[in-house]
Amino acid sequence: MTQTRPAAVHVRTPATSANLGPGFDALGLALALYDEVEAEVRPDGRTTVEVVGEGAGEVPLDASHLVAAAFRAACAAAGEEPPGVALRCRNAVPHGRGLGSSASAITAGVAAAAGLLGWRGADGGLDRERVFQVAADVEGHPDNVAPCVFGGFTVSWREGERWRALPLAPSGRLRPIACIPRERLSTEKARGLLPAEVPHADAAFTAGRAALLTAAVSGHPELLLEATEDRLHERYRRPAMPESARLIAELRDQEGLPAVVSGAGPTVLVLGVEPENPSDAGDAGQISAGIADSIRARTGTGWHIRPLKIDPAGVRITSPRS
Ligand SMILES: Nc1ncnc2c1ncn2[C@@H]1O[C@H](COP(=O)(O)OP(=O)(O)O)[C@@H](O)[C@H]1O
Ligand SMILES: N[C@@H](CCOP(=O)(O)O)C(=O)O
Repeated sequence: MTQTRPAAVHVRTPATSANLGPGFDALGLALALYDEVEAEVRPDGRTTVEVVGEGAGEVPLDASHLVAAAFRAACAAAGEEPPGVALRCRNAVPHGRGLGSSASAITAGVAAAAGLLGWRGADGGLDRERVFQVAADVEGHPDNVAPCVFGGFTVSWREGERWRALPLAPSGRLRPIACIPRERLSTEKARGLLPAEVPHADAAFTAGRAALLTAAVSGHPELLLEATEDRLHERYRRPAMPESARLIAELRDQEGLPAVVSGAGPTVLVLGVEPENPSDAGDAGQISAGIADSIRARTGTGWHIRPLKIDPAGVRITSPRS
């Protein structure tokens, strides 16, 4: 039976916070802050791009636009000539802040192509595994793309020629808070600050903390302060984000909060934790609001302090009118 391909799709991709301290290039969390792309086949074969929200007036509007480039990469991976496409982007994920905007854009482009080309998984829905492979190839590291595609908390790695991802259920008590400064830092520049080699003792320390972190995020959030200690990347990136480094040190040392560099920075991610019995410390939901207020008192108005839910489902694809 031949399947007709849709002429248009609507894609929604979440922001992501990678590393979470010691899980460099491996751990990531999907956050309920979304970019949206409507992709419609153009019979004239041209590619057009419209952008509102984050990046409007800054990102290119031609075929070099990251969503358009990822769309073409997906078509090429499928051995198909890319159709002309109109891409209408509505962005909420801030650029160059360490909240995975590039992974969000890349995943959106690949998922849009997947929708228009009819990539279906075993359950009849979007073939997420295939989207993940192509998107991670384009991004070059899997730790943002994995939660962006699968949602929740993910461990990701490379095995031979393939990218792998293991989605794990995060503790229901986790309340992430993104502390977003005005300044930007490109991931490329932040990766350039990392040394080629690190002392064995630092590698061993960080491996232990990363292992602890998977347990802490999954079900032992009371261990998060120790579990988020890192010696592989944050210290080398401090000179490029002194204010973020200062805020992290204050939150960790003075308030005992698990604060980390989100992705390559300069956003600071705080992993707030609801008490096991919320009635012990006020109503559920009050904790992150209280932490956010105390962070605002430290940062002043130059920062945007945003409590965010964890996105449980990853990239979502629908028909444009649903
Ligand atoms: N939605 C988007 N549309 C087009 N380009 C984007 C989009 N999101 C990110 N980009 C590109 O990626 C860059 C940011 O990527 P990166 O340096 O990896 O930072 P991060 O992923 O932490 O936000 C932007 O400056 C822009 O060039
Ligand atoms: N592991 C990467 C994560 C980059 O995340 P981003 O949100 O800054 O793109 C790194 O630390 O370089």
